Amino acid sequence: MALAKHKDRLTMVGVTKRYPGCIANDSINLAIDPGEIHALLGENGAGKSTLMKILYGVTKPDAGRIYWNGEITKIASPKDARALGIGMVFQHFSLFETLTVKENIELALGNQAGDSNTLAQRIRDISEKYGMPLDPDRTVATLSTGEKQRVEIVRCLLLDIQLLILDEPTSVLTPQEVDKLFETLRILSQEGCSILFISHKLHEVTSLCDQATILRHGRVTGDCNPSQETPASIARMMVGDDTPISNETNRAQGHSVFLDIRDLSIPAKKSFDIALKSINFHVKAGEIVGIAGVAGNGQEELLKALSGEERYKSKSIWFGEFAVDKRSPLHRRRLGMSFVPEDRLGRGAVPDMDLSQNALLTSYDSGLLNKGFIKKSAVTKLAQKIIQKYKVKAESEHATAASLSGGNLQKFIIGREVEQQPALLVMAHPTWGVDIGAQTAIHDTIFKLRDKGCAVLVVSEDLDELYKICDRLGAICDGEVSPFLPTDELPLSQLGQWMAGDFTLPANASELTS
Ligand SMILES: Nc1ncnc2c1ncn2[C@@H]1O[C@H](COP(=O)(O)OP(=O)(O)OP(=O)(O)O)[C@@H](O)[C@H]1O
Repeated sequence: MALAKHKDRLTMVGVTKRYPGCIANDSINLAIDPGEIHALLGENGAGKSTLMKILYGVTKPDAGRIYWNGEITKIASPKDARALGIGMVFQHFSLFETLTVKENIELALGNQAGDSNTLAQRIRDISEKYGMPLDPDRTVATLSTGEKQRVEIVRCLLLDIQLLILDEPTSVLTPQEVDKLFETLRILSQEGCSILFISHKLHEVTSLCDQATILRHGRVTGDCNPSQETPASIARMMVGDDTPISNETNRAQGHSVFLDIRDLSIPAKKSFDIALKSINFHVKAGEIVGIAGVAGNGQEELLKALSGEERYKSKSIWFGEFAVDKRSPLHRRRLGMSFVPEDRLGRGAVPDMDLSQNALLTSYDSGLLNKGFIKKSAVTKLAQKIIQKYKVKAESEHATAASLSGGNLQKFIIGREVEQQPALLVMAHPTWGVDIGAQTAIHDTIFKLRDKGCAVLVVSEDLDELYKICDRLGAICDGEVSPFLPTDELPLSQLGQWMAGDFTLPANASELTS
């Protein structure tokens, strides 16, 4: 093992964590100076989250030492970590939607939140100081995704923070929100706070970070100064030479309409829901259509209506010649729909079930049952096939969904849905948290499916991805959907206007919209 270079803020030496069947962290050395913005990079399952959880006291290492400000330290719990000045913003926010910003922060920090009477004012002061204003009395459910993330960050900043860990912080933000976040991170860094940043978006790493450590198969395989690298050169360090990291984008026109949404209007059920207003669009067999939008503008309601999670009496959702508004998810699947929801742990997969059982959940109708009895060997075969074909890093089909890294679970869910050879594939945020090599593989899979005649609808906030894979693009804002244009005819500025609710069309658009 190479000797660990000590740095003033944090030095981790020989940190090791084993899980049954895998070494998630294998003698890892990592060092950070005060004010350093340090990226932790690596393909899915490389061990990034495990290392961060060790540092934040969520996971106990099997071996290794941690030096904090020069002193050897044990971090047994998040409370210990916070007391040292370590804060962490997780990929999935842990906020109670019906409570206010202040109540959430108080709950999370307990007596570390300090005097309750002055907390609201301190939240206002801190959030304004760092350029991300927050109203402490607002209910979390009324906040945008970017604002929810601010709550998590402000919660960390209320403590005397010296290291902020961010696990894929930008995957749920709009480009404007990303810029704002980076401004805040730069201010923090100038004040001496170190930042540890996990991201699969390599252009962000090259523009923001001073240093990067690259993990592969649980080990440190390299480090670099990202500002002197390109996204492609960093990607190569991450995935090695044998994995393709980009694919040819080829556009298609589609044949006959498969998914047809005709004047879909759904009133808001609860006070924080978004009403869908007179939505019209279609997806043809053999094309990929994308819907861009800032989270919380009706995407969830639209996806629930499409998947059958919510059902209605109207006749607005057509699969071919069938109106399916009141049909169950099973009925819709029988008509050829597959579905990849945004929330992979919960909606996409059951955390405590193993991968075979999770494969069975949506595929049981495709030959996995015999007179109501489960054909166990067929289920095992399917799960093994998905693991192999989609390069899911899992010990076996017996691993629970919760034990997979985020990106690997996403690959598994996509594989499960694609293997059903759907006529219509509806996907929310298909490559959220997926590394660059796996993104390329998933995009190829989607292109192949489209070229075989599948109608694909992608609802996402990731504009880079939408521009890369979609044949036509539109946007959703406040429950209304814009017109759609061929992707190559739609400037980003126009899409940005649509995302903000201004649905005007370019002058030459009339011949482009069908
Ligand atoms: N609780 C657990 N039980 C069993 N195995 C686990 C557990 N947590 C993580 N692992 C395994 O450890 C390895 C590293 O996972 P980790 O989540 O640290 O990867 P990652 O680099 O953060 O990946 P991603 O980019 O997909 O989030 C993976 O093979 C994962 O399956």
